[in-house]
Amino acid sequence: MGETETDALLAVGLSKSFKGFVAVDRLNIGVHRGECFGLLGVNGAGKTTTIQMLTGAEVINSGGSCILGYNLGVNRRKVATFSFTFSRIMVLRVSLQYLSQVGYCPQVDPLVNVMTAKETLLMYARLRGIPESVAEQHVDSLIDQLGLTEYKDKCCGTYSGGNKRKLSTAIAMVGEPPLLFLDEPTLGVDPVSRRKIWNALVDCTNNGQSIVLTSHSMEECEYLCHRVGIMVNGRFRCLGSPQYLKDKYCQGYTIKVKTRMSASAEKLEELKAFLVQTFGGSFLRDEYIGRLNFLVERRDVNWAQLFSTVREIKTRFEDVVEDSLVGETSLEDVFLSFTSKQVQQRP
Ligand SMILES: Nc1ncnc2c1ncn2[C@@H]1O[C@H](COP(=O)(O)OP(=O)(O)OP(=O)(O)O)[C@@H](O)[C@H]1O
Repeated sequence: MGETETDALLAVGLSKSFKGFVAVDRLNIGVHRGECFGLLGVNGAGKTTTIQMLTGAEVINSGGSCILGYNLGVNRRKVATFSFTFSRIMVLRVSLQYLSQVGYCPQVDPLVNVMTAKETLLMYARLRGIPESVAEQHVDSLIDQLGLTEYKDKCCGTYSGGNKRKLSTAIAMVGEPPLLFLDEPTLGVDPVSRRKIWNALVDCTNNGQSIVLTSHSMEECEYLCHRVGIMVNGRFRCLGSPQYLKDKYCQGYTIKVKTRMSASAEKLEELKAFLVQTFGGSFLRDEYIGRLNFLVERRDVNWAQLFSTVREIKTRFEDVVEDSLVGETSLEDVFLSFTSKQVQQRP
């Protein structure tokens, strides 16, 4: 959990229901200063609702949180103190109370289509009280860091989805706030630009800023997050560093087999039985069109044994196996093993 004095964020028993449907269920989170904390979970697990409660964009039903010394408690009104309705689709609520302290990149881009990136960021710099003498230099540096130089003087209504996400992330970073909430900041961003954003976010945490991030990219979480919590039906099912979770919940290896379309059902069953028997403690984790995904949950198996088995299945089951791959278990394996427990609760 955490300490109010040392943590940027401490939330206890945070809960939210929508017409009897429990979206977030007694969640406890502590985020240290300089830490990037990842909120993971399948669609509908409750990540955005959690962030919305923490930013004050959504009312908390029970529980409470202390964010940089500010208290958000039960049934508190939305802390939004003014709102913009510049475009038809976007209503951006910003809390004056947190304006200079918290950066927020919501899931829907909070952009005004007729403003350029530079105008947008300068507007936020002014709202956050950055002196005019340094605002322009600060904004230019963010534009450069996030790879928006080419587009900085173009209206953001003309941007691609990925560039809009970059600008939304840059908005959250204006003024180097001590705490950033980023709801899927790299959704739709290309791999090269994504790395630019990651580097900018690593700079933030090195600078002592804390980040609460949601993402569906396990690679992103492994790269950025010091700790992650996997949410299922509004609750954390596990919480720890990516390495800790891999060691604790998914130790071992994966064998991925691509099968031939012509493979008979009988031969497929034979192959599955062969792998399970070869590595006692292995099981078929999932199977989908032409793909078998085995988990070998054993510490005593070494790479040589794995490669030799993979070679053997290629010759022994030539008419079944098209290709195969061995690897270490990943954060994705941990994620899949927990999120398979997500159930639809809605009546
Ligand atoms: N305003 C609302 N009214 C009714 N139900 C809502 C509302 N906001 C969220 N929900 C429901 O709460 C649950 C959690 O939604 P939330 O958006 O927090 O999930 P998420 O984990 O962020 O999903 P995603 O990965 O798709 O962004 C969902 O079942 C959603 O339908």
